[in-house]
Amino acid sequence: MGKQANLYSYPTVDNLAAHLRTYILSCQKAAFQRHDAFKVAVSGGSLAATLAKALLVAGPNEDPESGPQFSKWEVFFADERAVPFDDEDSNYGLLKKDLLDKIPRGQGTPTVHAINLEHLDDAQELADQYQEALMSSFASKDSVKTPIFDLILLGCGPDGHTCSLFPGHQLLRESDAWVAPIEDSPKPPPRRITLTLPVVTHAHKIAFVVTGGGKKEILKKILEADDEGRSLPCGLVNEGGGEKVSWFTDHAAVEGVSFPRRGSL
Ligand SMILES: O=C(O)[C@H](O)[C@@H](O)[C@H](O)[C@H](O)COP(=O)(O)O
Repeated sequence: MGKQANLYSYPTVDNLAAHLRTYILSCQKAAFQRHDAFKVAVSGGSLAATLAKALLVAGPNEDPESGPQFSKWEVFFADERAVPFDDEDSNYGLLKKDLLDKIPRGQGTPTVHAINLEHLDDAQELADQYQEALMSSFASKDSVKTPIFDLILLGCGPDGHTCSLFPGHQLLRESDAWVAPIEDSPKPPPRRITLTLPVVTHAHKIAFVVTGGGKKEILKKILEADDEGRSLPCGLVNEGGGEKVSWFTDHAAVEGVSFPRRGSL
């Protein structure tokens, strides 16, 4: 068996957020050793609120110099819905409201790559343009074969989807495009764009952030890796990303799950 993902579980979401902060800051440090930027991709859903808890509050003994250097952050969306930014389904809108608008002045402003609203009715064009944005960001110094994000932060749906990669969907077999359109998402809204599986698994680090008892059945399948769990999108990320993958959960989400590599940060 190849190297496995790591599982970190905490009693509360606040506790999880404090440890997620430490993890993100260590990813930031590693990124700055590679280049003068921190290239991150984020999903939608409950992640934005947990990220805000993690990033807006410094740890009690934290050196201010080692906190988030937002002016060097380049934020992309791991998936996005084809809706205007003020629509409640917009992942950009959600991140802006929960996190970006709350970053204190003086802590810098991240460069955020949102979708081009001129093409909301054409998912292929949206995806192509988003891929162009990735190409301009990653082309100069990094490998252009597949962009290598410093960190990808993901959620896990109750059906085992991640990004907008859904169980059994043909997009799971996409191996050329970096960003793909989807017109038939089983979770509304149907028209979206998503990073493809190879881009996700190529990242230096991949973190799932999953909370709440509603996720424990699907996490059991994914983390105990039964046949079904291994074929789910989150299971495929675990398999492709191996030890680069870390799961940050609260205790409720992993109640009754047996997993060999439980650790603490
Ligand atoms: O657009 C989406 O559907 C999200 O980006 C998706 O991938 C999300 O991360 C999961 O559905 C988990 O969402 P929750 O954390 O809200 O359950």
